[in-house]
Order: sequence, then structure tokens, then C-alpha cells
Amino acid sequence: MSRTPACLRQALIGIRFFTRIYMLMVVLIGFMGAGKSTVGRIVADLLGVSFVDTDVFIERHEGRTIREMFDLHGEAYFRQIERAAVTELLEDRASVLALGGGAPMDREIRALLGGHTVVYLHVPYEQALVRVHGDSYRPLLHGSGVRQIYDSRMPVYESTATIRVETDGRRPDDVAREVLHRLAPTPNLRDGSSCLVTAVGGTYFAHAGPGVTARAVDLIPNAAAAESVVIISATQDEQISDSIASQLDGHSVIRATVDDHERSKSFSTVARLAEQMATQMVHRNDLVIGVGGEVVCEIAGLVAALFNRGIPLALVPTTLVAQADSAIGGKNAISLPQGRNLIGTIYQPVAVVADTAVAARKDQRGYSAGLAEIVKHALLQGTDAVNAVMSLAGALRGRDPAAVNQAVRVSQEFKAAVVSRDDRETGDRVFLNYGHTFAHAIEWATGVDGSDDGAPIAIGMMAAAHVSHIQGRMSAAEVEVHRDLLVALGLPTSATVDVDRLEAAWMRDKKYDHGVRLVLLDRIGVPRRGCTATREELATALAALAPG
Ligand SMILES: Nc1ncnc2c1ncn2[C@@H]1O[C@H](COP(=O)(O)OP(=O)(O)O)[C@@H](O)[C@H]1O
Ligand SMILES: O=C(O)C1=C[C@@H](OP(=O)(O)O)[C@@H](O)[C@H](O)C1
Ligand SMILES: [Mg+2]
Repeated sequence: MSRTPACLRQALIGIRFFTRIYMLMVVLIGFMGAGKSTVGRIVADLLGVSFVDTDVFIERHEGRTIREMFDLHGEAYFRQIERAAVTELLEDRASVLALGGGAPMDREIRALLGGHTVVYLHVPYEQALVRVHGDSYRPLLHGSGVRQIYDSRMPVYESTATIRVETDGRRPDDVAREVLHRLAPTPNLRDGSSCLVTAVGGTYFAHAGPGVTARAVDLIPNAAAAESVVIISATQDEQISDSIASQLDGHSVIRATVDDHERSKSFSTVARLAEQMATQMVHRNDLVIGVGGEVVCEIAGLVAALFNRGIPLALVPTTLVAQADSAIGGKNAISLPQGRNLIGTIYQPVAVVADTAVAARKDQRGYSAGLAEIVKHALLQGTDAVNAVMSLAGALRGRDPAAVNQAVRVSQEFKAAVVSRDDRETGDRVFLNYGHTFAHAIEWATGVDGSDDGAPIAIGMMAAAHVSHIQGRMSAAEVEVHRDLLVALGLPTSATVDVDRLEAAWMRDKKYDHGVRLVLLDRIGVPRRGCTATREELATALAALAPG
């Protein structure tokens, strides 16, 4: 293929993606109290674009409140001003625009909305009244006939909107996320799938499927806009990087390799990569693509987060653990002699492209660690998810590509949902530490490197299961469910761990806070965070964990 058509094709794909996801104008309509102003702000935050509320714009412009305008000059006067304001704002192409509830009733405004994405937030009448009850700023609420106004507007909202979202009984952030889901065009991947991650730090797709490497660059929205593309590749995955580099016709491609091993997580690796990028004059609009397992994806993430105070990052995870888990959610870190992962950020990528056929290869690393995380996600989700993994267990042990693809997709969906709710780990994301607090201590005590080997997490989850049972949270049968699933996947379920060693390791943990806090299960699918355990409970659990 000649240079120009390839560039053009990329540019077109990039522009289409940009206009449809990032640069499009999203207009919110609906009755008073539907949440246009509240949800609109969240949608804009999630997309990282600007937000304008026409009512606020009008009040600032006029130097008085809407209530005053109604009182002094009447509704007709306000509508005239509103029409002019909406016209101006639609021309400005502010990214997310919340209209006042009455604006779509104006024929001229409706005509201007044609061609835009118009989201109708539906709220039942009674619910709207509850939400805006007693509000003195909404003059129409204080006259009679609010119900008639509501009834007459419903069909207009319906026919003007391109998307309708129900808000009854839902939190504004949940409504905002649905809006994003409905806006995003999901690419058509043969045998693959894409899930949307809507973290506060960025909205992006995680794509998974066999052979998606061949389309990697098409699936990275920022690729077209980048002049230089830095590919930071695991030494072991250079073939994949070659394939990606070959798709970057017309870009200046800078290649660097990193060993996909814990010891690479150092300041010196970051410095080497950053200096190479600085020498090659990489700019803010360029792109870093990380290709590799967990370690390389984290290093690429940290370098992208720090270089020029942050440049776009795409991840092409190549191992099962990175695909099913770590590449989604933006965590990155390097380690210090004093402890692992002590220096890092949460920096979301613009895309994750997981070629599941690569992770399934017989010689590919990070496989058992990936199985352990897949088990963890299932245990956190519930019995149906556990049964689904169980039914794939034989095929997964044999690295059957279809089973790997299926498991990665399900795991990504779950991880994406958790991260979308809580990307800063102040809430539900903490649950993803299930088994990990034990695992880190076990790794420290035994010297096993869990980034490649699922054993520490598997044993860690068994330890957490025993503690959960000892504390009366979980039944003995549920501990056996843990064991059966891990055994079916060829993962270990017992180990000899000394309680003193365990506690010594925890003292060094960055999450240590006057005693260790554990994630335990009240039931499979019902995690609990911030749990404590007495030394006696731990000793009993470790005795149950011992072999034989
Ligand atoms: N989904 C929701 N559930 C409950 N209360 C909501 C919801 N969305 C918005 N609210 C609340 O309702 C009130 C009106 O919201 P607002 O965003 O101003 O609506 P609008 O701009 O559509 O009139 C606010 O107090 C807001 O916090
Ligand atoms: O429904 C309406 O006619 C109005 C709704 C208000 O905005 P919200 O829908 O944001 O409350 C505001 O524009 C004005 O009070 C008139
Ligand atoms: Mg409003």
C-alpha cells in the first residue's frame, strides 16, 4: 500500500473516532429535575471536555437570575434570550451542553439541534417534583399547571432526542456512564469484543480478540494525531512490536525495549526511556505504546504519565495477566529497595488492545498469574461467574485460544466496571486486592515472583478464604469452591507460611495502617474491605493452609 492512502485511512479513522467520542457536541434535554445540569457536568468530566449549562451562561451574561428575568419581563423575554444563547453556544461547539427544560419547545432551537447528539434524560413527573421541590430558582414550579407542562413536553423531548436515558432510581454518575456507553461507537471486531472504561482519568475502550494486533493502530484513537510514536516493548515481544511498527506508516517510530521482569521497575529504566524520548524530541501530542506483560505496561504507563507531564498512552498487553487484569485501570509503578510499587501514578491509557491468541501461546509468560486473577474476578462477582470459569477450566489449562479469549473478555468487563466506578481506589477498587495482601507477604517470605506465577495469589486467596470462614463470614463449602476452582486450573492451594514471617512482611506493606486491613468475602460475590484479623485467627488460617 502506498504511503498516502495509509495515512489518509488512519487520519479518517482518527477523526471519526475523535468526532464521535471526544469532539462531538452532546446536548442534554429533559424536564426540570431530570439531571441535565448534574449529569452533563459528569459526562464532560468523564470525557475530559468542557461543559456549559445554558441557564448559568444566561444568568452570567444578563447579570441576574432566571427568576428575576421571569419576574421583571415575563417568560417570553427569557425565551428570546434563551434562543440567542443556545444559538451562540451551539456555534461555539462547547462539548457538553445542558439546556434548560423549556428550550426544546422552541422551533428554532429544535432546528439547530438537528445533526447533534441530543440526549433526553427522562424523569417521571413525581420524581422530578421530589428532586426540585422547594426550589425558588425555577419560576415555572411556582405557577399552576406544572403537570400540563410536563405532559406537553414529553413528546417533544422524545422526538427531538437521538438517545433516551432513564434516570428514575439511578445515581447521576450511573446515568452519566450510560450516556457515554450510548455515545461510543463500538468497533466491529471479528471474534473479539470491546468494553468501555469510563474512569474519571479518561474514557477508553479495552479491546480483546484473537489477532487484534493486526488492527492495533486503527484501534488507538490518538495514533493519527501523533507525529512520533514511541513503542516500548518487552524484549520477548518484539515480533508484536514489529507488526505494530509496520502499521505506523508516515509516523516517526521510536523503538525501545525493556525486560519484562520486576527488576526493570526502577528509576534507571524510566530515566533511560525518558532520555531517549527527549533526545528524539517527543512532544505532548505524540503517543507511547507499551507492548508486553504487566511490568512493561506499567513502565510504559509511568513514562507516559511523567514525560512532558503526561502524553497519550496505549497499551498492547501480551500476557494473560496483563490482558485480563493489569492493563486496565491505569495503575503503574516502579519499586524502591524499601518496597515494591512505591513510586507510581494512576494514569489511564487511551486504548487497550489485547491479542488473546498471543496470551494463549504455549511459550507465553504470565499465564498462571492471569488464571489467578481470572479466578479472583470470578470470586468477587459471584457464583455464576465462578461456574462460568469452572466450565472453561479444562480448556484454559490446555491454553485453548477460544477459552482464553472468552475468559479475557469476561475478566476485562468486570475490571472495567470496577475501575469505572472507582479509578482512584477509594471504594470498590480496593476489592481487587482480594488475596493480594497475603500474596505480597508470601512472595516476600518465599522469594517467588508473582508477576509471572499465579501461585502467590492463588495461595493468598485460599488464606483469605480460610480467614473469612474462621470469622464466620463464609461457609466451609465456599472455601472448597475456592479450592476446586484453583485446582481445576492447576493452581496451588496450600503452602507452609509462618505467622511471624507473614506479619513481618505486612509491617513493610504500603497499605499497612496500624495493623493490616484485609479484603475478605462475606459470601462468594460479596467482598468486604477494611477487615482485621487477630493473630490467633491468622495462625488458625495458616494451619488450615498448610499441606496435608
Ligand atoms: N439521577 C438523580 N437522582 C436523584 N437526584 C438527582 C438525579 N439527578 C439530579 N438530581 C438532583 O436533582 C436536582 C436537579 O438536578 P439538575 O441537574 O439541576 O436538573 P436539571 O438541570 O435537569 O433541571 C439536583 O438537586 C440534583 O442533585
Ligand atoms: O423547564 C423550563 O422551562 C425551565 C427550566 C430551567 O432549567 P432546568 O431544566 O435545568 O431546571 C430554566 O431554564 C428555567 O427555569 C425554565
Ligand atoms: Mg439545569
